[in-house]
Amino acid sequence: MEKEAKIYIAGHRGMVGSAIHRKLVAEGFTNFVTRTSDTLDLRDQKQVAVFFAQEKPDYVFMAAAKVGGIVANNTYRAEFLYDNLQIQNNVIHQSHLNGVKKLLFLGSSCIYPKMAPQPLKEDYLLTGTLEETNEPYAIAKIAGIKMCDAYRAQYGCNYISVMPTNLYGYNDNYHPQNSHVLPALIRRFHEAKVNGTPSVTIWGTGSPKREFLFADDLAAACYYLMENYDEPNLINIGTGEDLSIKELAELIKKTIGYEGEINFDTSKPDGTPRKLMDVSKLHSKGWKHTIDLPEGIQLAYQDFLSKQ
Ligand SMILES: NC(=O)C1=CN([C@@H]2O[C@H](COP(=O)(O)OP(=O)(O)OC[C@H]3O[C@@H](n4cnc5c(N)ncnc54)[C@H](OP(=O)(O)O)[C@@H]3O)[C@@H](O)[C@H]2O)C=CC1
Ligand SMILES: C[C@H]1O[C@H](OP(=O)(O)OP(=O)(O)OC[C@H]2O[C@@H](n3cnc4c(=O)[nH]c(N)nc43)[C@H](O)[C@@H]2O)[C@@H](O)[C@@H](O)C1=O
Repeated sequence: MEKEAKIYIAGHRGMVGSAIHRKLVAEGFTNFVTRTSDTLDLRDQKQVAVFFAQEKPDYVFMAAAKVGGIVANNTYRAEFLYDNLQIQNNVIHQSHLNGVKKLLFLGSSCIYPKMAPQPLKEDYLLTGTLEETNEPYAIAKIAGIKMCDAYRAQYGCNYISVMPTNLYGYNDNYHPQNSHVLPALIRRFHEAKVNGTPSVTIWGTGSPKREFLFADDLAAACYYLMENYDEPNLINIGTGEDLSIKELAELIKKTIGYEGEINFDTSKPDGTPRKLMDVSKLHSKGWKHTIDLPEGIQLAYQDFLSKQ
């Protein structure tokens, strides 16, 4: 990307969008176009058409989406399907009509079959049944991958699809019910410490395994791939290392300095038993993460504290 190029970061206020913005500023880019959802609802075809015709961005990072943890995905099933299909259809199609040079689409590790072999290789896409709790979101994300590939095949568009593992970082969502596990547990252990609560309850059995990547590492990978990768299909972005939810809870408990007990609420869903990314393709392209989980949790906790 040319340093003076006009770059549209859709979802620039979110955790990933703000990390991509920080990375691009650090790399010397200055010409950004941004909109909040209040001023541009990306679900609205007409609004998106007017925006692209007026702004004519050169490059697009698609970090706008309806996002949430396992319970949010399972509760707001219609919104996760409708909002995400609308947002990506509008942004991808208008990027094509308005001559965007390159677009990066963000999918998710939940696009892989629930019982796929581990680690998850890119070619396991569409080889089995999806996890029920996030099927609507996963179906939308799979449609986004296929849309990028179809526009590449028919129109020659240079649109790439990246599949991040579970993310956390600055500007995360700490909603008690709708967030992902890592921010949810930072908040719950912190509040239990402050209030002197004797125990903290974790959803599910604690046995599912998850992989976590700090959002600034994800942003660095997205920038690297925008500069160095022009292929169809998908590419995983992760660390290639995972741990159980129980182990994650112990790590967050230690970081926060909480000394009570941990209980498990098995009435809540576990979701996919494991989704460890195979990151050999990413490594072969020349990118590897730099922030490990204990350091990342410290950084995220400091960010959480700074906003209390
Ligand atoms: N968080 C995670 O663990 C993972 C995230 N991803 C993907 O990364 C991307 C970014 O996620 P993340 O940063 O965590 O999510 P956030 O919820 O932090 O940010 C999402 C952004 O999307 C924007 N947005 C949502 N709906 C609309 C709309 N109708 N019109 C315009 N903008 C809208 C919001 O804008 P505003 O602030 O203006 O309202 C918000 O800034 C998504 O594609 C997500 O699927 C993939 C894997 C894991
Ligand atoms: C990124 C990814 O995020 C979602 O999938 P998920 O990986 O299952 O995400 P999660 O972070 O919500 O949960 C991970 C695990 O953790 C357990 N868990 C314990 N206690 C809490 C808790 O308090 N909150 C949450 N949310 N989970 C908890 C929870 O029961 C589960 O076993 C997708 O819907 C989809 O959106 C997607 O792509």
